[in-house]
Amino acid sequence: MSVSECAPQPVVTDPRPAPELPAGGARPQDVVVAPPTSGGEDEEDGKIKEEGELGEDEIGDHLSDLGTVTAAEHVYRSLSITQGLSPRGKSALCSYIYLQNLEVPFSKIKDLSCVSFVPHLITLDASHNDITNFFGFQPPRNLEEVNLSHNHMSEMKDLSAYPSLRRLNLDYNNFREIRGLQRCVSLTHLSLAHNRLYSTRGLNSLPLRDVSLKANQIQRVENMDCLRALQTLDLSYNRIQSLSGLQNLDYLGVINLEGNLVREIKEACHLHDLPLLRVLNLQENPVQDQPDYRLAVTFFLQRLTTLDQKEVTVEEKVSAMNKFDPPAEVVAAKDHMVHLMYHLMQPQVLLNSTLPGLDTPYPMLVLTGPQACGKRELAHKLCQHFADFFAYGTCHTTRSPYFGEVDGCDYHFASEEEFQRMTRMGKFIETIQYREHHYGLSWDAIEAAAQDGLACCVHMELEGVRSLKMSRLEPRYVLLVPTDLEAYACRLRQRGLYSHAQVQTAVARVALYVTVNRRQPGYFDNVIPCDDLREAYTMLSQVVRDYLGLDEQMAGKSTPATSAGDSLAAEKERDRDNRVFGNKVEARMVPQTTSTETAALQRRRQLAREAVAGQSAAAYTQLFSSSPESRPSSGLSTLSLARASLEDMYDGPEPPGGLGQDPEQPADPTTTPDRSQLASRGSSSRPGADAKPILPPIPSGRRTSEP
Ligand SMILES: Nc1ncnc2c1ncn2[C@@H]1O[C@H](COP(=O)(O)OP(=O)(O)OP(=O)(O)O)[C@@H](O)[C@H]1O
Repeated sequence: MSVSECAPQPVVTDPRPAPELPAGGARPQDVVVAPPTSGGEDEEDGKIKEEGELGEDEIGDHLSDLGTVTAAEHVYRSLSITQGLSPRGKSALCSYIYLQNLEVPFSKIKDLSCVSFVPHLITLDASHNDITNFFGFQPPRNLEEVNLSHNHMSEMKDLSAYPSLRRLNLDYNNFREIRGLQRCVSLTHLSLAHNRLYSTRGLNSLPLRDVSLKANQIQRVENMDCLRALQTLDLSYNRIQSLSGLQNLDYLGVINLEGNLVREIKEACHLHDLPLLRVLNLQENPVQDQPDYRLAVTFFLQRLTTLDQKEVTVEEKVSAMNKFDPPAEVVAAKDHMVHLMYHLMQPQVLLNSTLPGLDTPYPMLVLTGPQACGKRELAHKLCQHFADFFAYGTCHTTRSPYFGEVDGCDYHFASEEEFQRMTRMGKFIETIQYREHHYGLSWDAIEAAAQDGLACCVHMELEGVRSLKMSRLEPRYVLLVPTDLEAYACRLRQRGLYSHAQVQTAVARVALYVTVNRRQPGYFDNVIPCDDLREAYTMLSQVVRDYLGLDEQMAGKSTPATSAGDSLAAEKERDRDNRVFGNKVEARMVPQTTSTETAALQRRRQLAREAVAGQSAAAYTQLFSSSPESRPSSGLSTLSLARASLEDMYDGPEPPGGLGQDPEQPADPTTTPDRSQLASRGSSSRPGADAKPILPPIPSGRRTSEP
């Protein structure tokens, strides 16, 4: 006998409205029919009642115990039967027409036709039964929550008659397709875990917030784009390889993809733009074997708070950032660390560029600016015109020479292997990777100049400057910056060496220099616009003359000091200036050294003292004897031509006025002091010379080849 057959017919047609809640807002009482304490055999309807099954009597008795009159009249809203239900028990159930919550799990029910007689049902739990017929009952008009998990259903049918359905649990059935949900306009929670689904199709534009399709056979995410309200998605234990298809689910906060076949870290990019994604689980996916998997995912998905069920820590976020998109300072620090480490691993020798005096670091001039802004030409020209002071520091590069470039003059052109070998040998003081090539300034390049008693002049990109600033060297940095971007782009194009993209990159990098200059006043000692290279050189040579104090020297020669007091005051001023600079170097070195390093440094200093005792100052040491106005951090002396254009364009530093001599003229003997002058400056008029008997260790002789 079927359940519907044993149902009391009058109850089905009962026209009475659903009873209201008891007055005073009291909760309707729930009835829980507990399993009998001991099983027994009882004949019912010609059948033997199985152990643990509840029959009509038990339910009726229970309700009588609670004082109800008849089943049809009482106001109980919930009935929970957690034990097997006999056919009689089912028919008794049908008489509770006002039942709103029905729980009949583990009741061995094969079909749910009995539910047709409880038209006011709101929640139904018929899990763990033997149901094969999908929603085989007349639709209660307010049915909101249904749990039909752990049954034997295999085909979903049209549920348009259940517009109030909010939660549907169909786990552990045999469904192969998602169907019939199109009209479930209230469905927010759907679970179809542990079925045989092979596709995510069929969800269309439902207002779903929480979907579980765990443990199916899904291979790709399809047709989920329109689930705009989706917040939690469980696709674990499927066969998904790509995360494509999830990229538009703007409200998605939790995704479980454990136990799938995701192999590539780049798949995480599909989730990159999900603004609310906080929790992702990719455990048991091949992608976990990728190097730096966790850091890479953390980097791609920076909003994650939990990855693979582990909290993403702040440290991980910082490491991920430093690894995959390090801030410029971190890149520079790493570069410096690498070269310092390799350098220290080599036998230590006393370098000519080491500690020329206790107060004075080895002098260098660095021209920096975007690619092809003219800094290389200017550096060469400067070294030609100020040959008594500067030598061009030739860098290494792995790029091949352009037409007309000379190996050893423009660059040392090296193979990638050679460059790497030099790095491991501790040969470089800084390196950068610019586009696909490496560039590096070697200690040897600096030493070559220092050995000739000259200051080293190099050109480099901003990244090189950052790294160099971490070294013990304290160069002067001159920024050469194009102010007319159109003209700059045109110049780049005319060279015929760069692709369109490279030109654009170079032009875009101008802003980088400008920003650094604006945000970090004093980062560059001077700023010179380089739209016109002739003008730029005029300014640059004036800057250098200021550094060297050449104008002062000339003035001093032609008009003797007004009084001994004046010259003494000027001398003291320069001396103080010099010491401040020296202290800066010291201050920088001290906190970075360990006790072992300090001891080694002291030994080297002692060696330096012994090695250089009695030698005279090199001409270039005057790079640091300039007047206070041209000091780097104090003055930022840019010439007047620079002022208008840079200020207008970039809000740059304030340039002072005055231009130097014509740069096109060969070095003027009246402006370039001869060696005797310089030697006398070095020994007697050099700032601090009277206070410190120890002279810089660089040999005083400059290159023998006079121009
Ligand atoms: N050791 C170095 N460290 C940092 N930057 C460097 C170094 N050597 C060269 N550079 C810079 O790398 C950039 C690319 O140099 P490259 O010579 O290939 O380009 P370019 O088109 O000839 O430009 P430029 O005329 O400015 O040298 C230039 O801006 C150059 O100044």
